[in-house]
Amino acid sequence: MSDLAIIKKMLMLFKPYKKSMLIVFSCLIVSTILNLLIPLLVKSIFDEGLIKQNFQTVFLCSLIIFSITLIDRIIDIVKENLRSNVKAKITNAINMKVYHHIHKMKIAYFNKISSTEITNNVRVDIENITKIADNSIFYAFSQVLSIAGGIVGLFIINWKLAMLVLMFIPFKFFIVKIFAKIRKNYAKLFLDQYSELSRLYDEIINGIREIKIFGIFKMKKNEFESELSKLTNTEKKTSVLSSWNNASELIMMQLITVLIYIIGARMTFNSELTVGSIVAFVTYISYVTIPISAIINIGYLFSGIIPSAKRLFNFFQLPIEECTLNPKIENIKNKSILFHNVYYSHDGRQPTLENITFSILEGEKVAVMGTNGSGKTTLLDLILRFHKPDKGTITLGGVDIGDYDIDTYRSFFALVSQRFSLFNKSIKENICLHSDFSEESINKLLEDVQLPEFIDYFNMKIGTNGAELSGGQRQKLALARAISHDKHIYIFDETTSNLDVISEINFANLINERLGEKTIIIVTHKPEILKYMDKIIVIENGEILQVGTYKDLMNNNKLQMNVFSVS
Ligand SMILES: Nc1ncnc2c1ncn2[C@@H]1O[C@H](COP(=O)(O)OP(=O)(O)OP(=O)(O)O)[C@@H](O)[C@H]1O
Repeated sequence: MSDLAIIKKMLMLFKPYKKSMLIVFSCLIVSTILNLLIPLLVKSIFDEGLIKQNFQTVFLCSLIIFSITLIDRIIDIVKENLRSNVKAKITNAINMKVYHHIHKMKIAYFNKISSTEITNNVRVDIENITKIADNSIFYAFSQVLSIAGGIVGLFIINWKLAMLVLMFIPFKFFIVKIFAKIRKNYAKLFLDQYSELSRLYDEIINGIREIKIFGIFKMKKNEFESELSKLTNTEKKTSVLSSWNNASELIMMQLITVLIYIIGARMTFNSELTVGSIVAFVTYISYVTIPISAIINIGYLFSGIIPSAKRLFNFFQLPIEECTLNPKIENIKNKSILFHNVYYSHDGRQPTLENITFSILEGEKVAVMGTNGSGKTTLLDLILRFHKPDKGTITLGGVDIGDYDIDTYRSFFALVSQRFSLFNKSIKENICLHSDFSEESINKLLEDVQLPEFIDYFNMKIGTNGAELSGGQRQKLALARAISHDKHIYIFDETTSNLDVISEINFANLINERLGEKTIIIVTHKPEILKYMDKIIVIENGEILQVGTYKDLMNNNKLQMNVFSVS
């Protein structure tokens, strides 16, 4: 996307707030017009009042200047109120767009990038993009009138001096152009370095136990320090660059003022100019040069915003899940699942799953087993439409699963994944998930999953991702959540790894009792659970090795060696 296209896209963010923007600009224009009168009044104070000793003129002009200032400030408050309102609305709108996009994005993206990295990148980008609703940008655009008025004022007073002032524009333009180019590179560098630091932060926080136990604090500290110093160095360079930009502007303006005083003095001595004219001229200079600087500086300002905008707009382009809306197949009766010659590859090169064909009938209890990395979770992710087959078909009730509206399709399932999440809410809220369950049913459920210790405390908050619970308690809570919801198909991916043997047997009984009629797909190697299964699918290196009952598998010596020995 070109810089111009990005700027256009950013300006489109203002579209819903056209009316407010119009009022903001009107306020700025009125304020500019009022302020244009001040130098003329100052000129009168000097030439008509002070020099001619006319007190009435001094008093009247001073009063008008004060009134203008008063009105100007009131207009400014009204304008600021509206402008900050527009900025807040744009910020909210972008945040909500990010939220919706995250909800729709493909799960593969979240496997590649840490949550801290996503959060920080998005936060920085939104903060930068919304700078386009900052006062400085509005001010610059509204100052065209001030420039025009100022230039007219300068030419009325003296055209030769006016020409001298206007010579500053091309110099300023070229200097800013150079600085803006450098700034854009720094901004890009900053975003990359900030992203890397966020990733490292995430890694350090999540790996704090390993860092402590394996004594790698010093190495990690060095890694962190090195990334941090790269970032602070870029920040330092950016801020020095801004100082250079400001300094060049101030020096140029001061140079013009000094030249005006020197040349103006000569002209005054030759009676070509009055003292009041010089004072008014110097005031008009700021009316012209400050806004021109502000407009030219927009290029500098945008050079810091564009890299963020580019990254955020690219983020919005990241692929989303396909969500076919086909209401006709909402209430399909038979919910059997059929895989037919399914192929899938995570990286597009090496196949993760090959030639997968099997069926899971409605109400069947099916276990999926196989060595680590054989493709069990990928298979479940294909069923849940977190991935799409590269080849072959997966049907539910005879309909290709891709033909269902995605939300309707997923509403058929309950899931406890290998890396399940709990919310920092109460035990009750984690189970109900916005559904309304009676206290009695929650108590019974907690008893059933052997969490009786929480019966009187189900309003207790459990910390981020259940940090205040033990590993087994977390798993039991995730299981309780899944089985308490009335769904057609229940998927459990290695969800008993933290359970003790008694809890494991209890889980096997529980799914039989509570989910007797339901379809269950469970990844496990536990014989206590496998015994209860109608069918066991064994996967090896992405291919189906065998489909059979527990008995069949027990009679297969090769399987005994390869699969059961790993459990
Ligand atoms: N997001 C991913 N990107 C690239 N490759 C992946 C991704 N997820 C899994 N894989 C690869 O796909 C293969 C199958 O992984 P999968 O998680 O499905 O195996 P699994 O049988 O569930 O393993 P485990 O028993 O260890 O949980 C592995 O070789 C793994 O490295």
